[in-house]
Amino acid sequence: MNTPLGPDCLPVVYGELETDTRLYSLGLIVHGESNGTGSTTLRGDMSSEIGDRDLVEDPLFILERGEVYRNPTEVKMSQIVLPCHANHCGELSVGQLLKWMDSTACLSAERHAGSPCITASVDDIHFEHTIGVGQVVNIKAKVNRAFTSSMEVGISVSCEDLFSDSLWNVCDAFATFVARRSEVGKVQLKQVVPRTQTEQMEYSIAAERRRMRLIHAEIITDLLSTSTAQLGECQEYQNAVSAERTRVESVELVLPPHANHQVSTFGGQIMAWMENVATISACRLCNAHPTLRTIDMFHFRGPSHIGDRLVLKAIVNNAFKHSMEVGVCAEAYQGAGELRHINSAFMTFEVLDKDGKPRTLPRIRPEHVDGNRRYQEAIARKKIRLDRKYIISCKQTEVPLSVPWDTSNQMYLSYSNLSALKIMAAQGNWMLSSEKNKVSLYTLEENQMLCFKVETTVNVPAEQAFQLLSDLRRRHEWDRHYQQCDVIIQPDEDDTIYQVTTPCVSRGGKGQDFILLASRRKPCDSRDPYLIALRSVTVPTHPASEDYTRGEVLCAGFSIIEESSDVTTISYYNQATPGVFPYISNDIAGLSSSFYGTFQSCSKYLEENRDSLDALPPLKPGAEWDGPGRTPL
Ligand SMILES: CCCCCCCCCCCC(=O)SCCNC(=O)CCNC(=O)[C@H](O)C(C)(C)COP(=O)(O)OP(=O)(O)OC[C@H]1O[C@@H](n2cnc3c(N)ncnc32)[C@H](O)[C@@H]1OP(=O)(O)O
Repeated sequence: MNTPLGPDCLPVVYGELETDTRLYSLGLIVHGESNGTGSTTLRGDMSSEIGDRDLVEDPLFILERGEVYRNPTEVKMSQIVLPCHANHCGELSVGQLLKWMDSTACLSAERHAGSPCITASVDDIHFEHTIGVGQVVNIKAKVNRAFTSSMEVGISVSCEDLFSDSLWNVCDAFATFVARRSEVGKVQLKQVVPRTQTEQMEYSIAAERRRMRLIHAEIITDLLSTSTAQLGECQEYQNAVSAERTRVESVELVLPPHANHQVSTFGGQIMAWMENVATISACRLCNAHPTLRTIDMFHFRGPSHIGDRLVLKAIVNNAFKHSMEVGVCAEAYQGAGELRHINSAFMTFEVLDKDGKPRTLPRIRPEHVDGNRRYQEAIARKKIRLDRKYIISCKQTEVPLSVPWDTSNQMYLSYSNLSALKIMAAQGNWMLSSEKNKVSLYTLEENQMLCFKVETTVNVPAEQAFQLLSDLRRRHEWDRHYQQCDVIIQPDEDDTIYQVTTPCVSRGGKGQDFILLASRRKPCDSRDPYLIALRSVTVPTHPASEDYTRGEVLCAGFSIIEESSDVTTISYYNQATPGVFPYISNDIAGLSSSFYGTFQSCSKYLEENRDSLDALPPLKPGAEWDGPGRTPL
């Protein structure tokens, strides 16, 4: 038997060969035991994907008329940083940068909407570099997707040093704008039609990001209530600085120069004022110049206008070894009127030494009950930020195969699971490898990755196919590799964690087991497919055991597209690791016969069950596996 060595010197065999580790047809590309590190994956790495965007930009797209394609909503702004834009250290103030970003993004939104637009929110921003006086800031914004009255605008900021001819990425952001017209109120937007591979990808993932931002506040509140309940007393540190010493309150009168072209207070100006008080607060803790690293989502809760007084308040909630969290809030009032909550945000600062390394910060001493609450919540938010960064923002090559699942990273894992599948599906260079009995097998080789797509059409309504395929407990009915499949955790109706065991195929060998997160999504609108994404995770209740070899799935899943009320296209995607690539490409013919067989049983299963969902009890959100020997549900 031919058993080549795959990545990390694990044996890899493919196709129909008898082996201890297998490349499954329709299901799991698997190679040996989990080591938890080091594989290059597609999955959910938004920051590196966007950071690399210039490197993997679509080849110049030539229109039929011979012109080079340019996104019709794209707006660019370039500014030389002058001393009047900078702080006393000669660095561009983040407040000024936020104003430029908001203006550029708004103009892009209005180009699409053809009507005035207002900023509803700006997602979390991570600033990678500071920008100095004399350098050039380049901002590019384009509408990724329009929903009903709101649209997501992608903003990328780079810095250019004209004297050394160098260019680097500063940050990427996503802002949501709402189109309004004074006579009619909300405007129904026309749809964005993606024309290039990058646009298709952004369009597709924009629906996932929207889902996250709309439930963001609720999820964070839930997480804070569970995580702060588990935290202990505030720790006493020597030389700790009283939180009250960092409290800042400042008022601004909104004058015509602070208004936008719709006569409400310019959103960028509000963010700049918020950044200003947050910086003063951070300075009071460290008595040094703080550098802003991250801003958690800005949400513009309601408008303010010329003549409003804006009260801006900031305080250091907690200081960790190298970073501090500042809470900042903007409220508006008119004359003797009530305060209206306009915006709040959390900003994270560092203090850099002369070599650019973060300095150790003084600790904070919270005061009063409210101070303790803010102190504890800052600890919980720090954990959430780290989880988020780990899953969503770290470089592709740094993402381990099996990420530990827990309630604090549930939302990000689900997002990254679906996004990885969407990124794979949006690739434009799938090659048709073979076709048999209406089942097509495609392959994609890119950046040392090999991916498969198997596609067919079935006479089953899309929703029914989605329901049938998303319950992995029934997969054994059409996939012989799924020997047993139990639900371990069902956190909500879209996410389920399963333990899947597969039969042993070599004499005396072990079977394999997988801990899989299955995330499902119904279409956001009629142009989206139904999706079921699969990836490996780890859960403490199910460590690898001696009975099975633990296998892992990088990225796999189904995209289900409704062609008509009764006809559905089913595509199955699966991503192989780089090490498997040379072996598979040599044996693509043997491999494909296995794909066809399983996919044909899948079609038969769907058509036989097109009128019923039968058999298994429905999955119950919130169900949790509660120990060995018990039934998972
Ligand atoms: C000095 C130089 C000048 C230079 C000047 C340069 C010009 C730059 C101008 C920049 C623009 C600004 O300054 S604007 C000023 C700052 N922004 C504001 O003042 C906005 C204040 N906020 C609001 O008015 C409101 O909260 C809205 C309109 C944003 C949302 O109101 P609402 O009551 O929630 O409305 P609702 O119908 O539920 O939702 C409308 C749509 O918004 C979406 N939506 C609602 N909340 C969110 C959210 N947190 N994140 C994302 N999207 C959201 C919904 O999904 C829905 O989309 P769908 O399902 O319909 O698709």
